[in-house]
Amino acid sequence: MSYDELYIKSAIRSIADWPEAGVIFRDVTTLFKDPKAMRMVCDAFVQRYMNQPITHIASIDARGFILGSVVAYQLNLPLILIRKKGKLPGDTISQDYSLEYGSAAIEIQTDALEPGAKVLVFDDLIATGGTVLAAISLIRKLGAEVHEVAALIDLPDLMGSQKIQDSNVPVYSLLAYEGL
Ligand SMILES: O=P(O)(O)OC[C@H]1O[C@H](OP(=O)(O)OP(=O)(O)O)[C@H](O)[C@@H]1O
Ligand SMILES: Nc1ncnc2[nH]cnc12
Repeated sequence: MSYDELYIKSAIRSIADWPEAGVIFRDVTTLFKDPKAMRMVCDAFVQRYMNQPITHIASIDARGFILGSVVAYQLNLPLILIRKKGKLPGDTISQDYSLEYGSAAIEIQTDALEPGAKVLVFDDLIATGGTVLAAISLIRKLGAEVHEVAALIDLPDLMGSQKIQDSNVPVYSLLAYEGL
């Protein structure tokens, strides 16, 4: 099934100089408020992944949770949460990273995945790729394999999707914004 790229883009608001000067923030809250756009996006991902050998969906805190959970539900797959530091109870491993506007650390529970799991990583947006690369590192440390990274938006000029592909992980995004 195809999706209407222009319609989806029209549902995403762009805000200049937020959260800091020079960043054009791609605000998906307006997409989440638009059921037609949200359905188009989720259906496109479900269509792509319905017959692929994926065992788990790993979604990234916080915007990645929203799309990842819908797709996991539709595909009847287990949902794994990769969270900002200090939010997950029990045994965790942690990875520091930097992103387009700062630095942070994310964590995964050590019992979230078994060796051999084939994981689809889900986030809303790839900019520098720092966040997704940190998630890939955590998943690999647990002995699992990253099947692909899925994102609604890619900002290719920031080279994140290229860096992810250079680490031998395919990337699939529905939209790209040229420039920042
Ligand atoms: O490719 P990068 O340069 O790493 O940037 C992309 C990340 O930045 C945003 O998350 P943010 O940390 O702002 O968190 P949020 O989802 O909680 O808003 C976005 O949701 C991605 O996870
Ligand atoms: N330009 C941007 N818009 C929204 N989320 C982002 N995360 C990193 N860069 C971003």
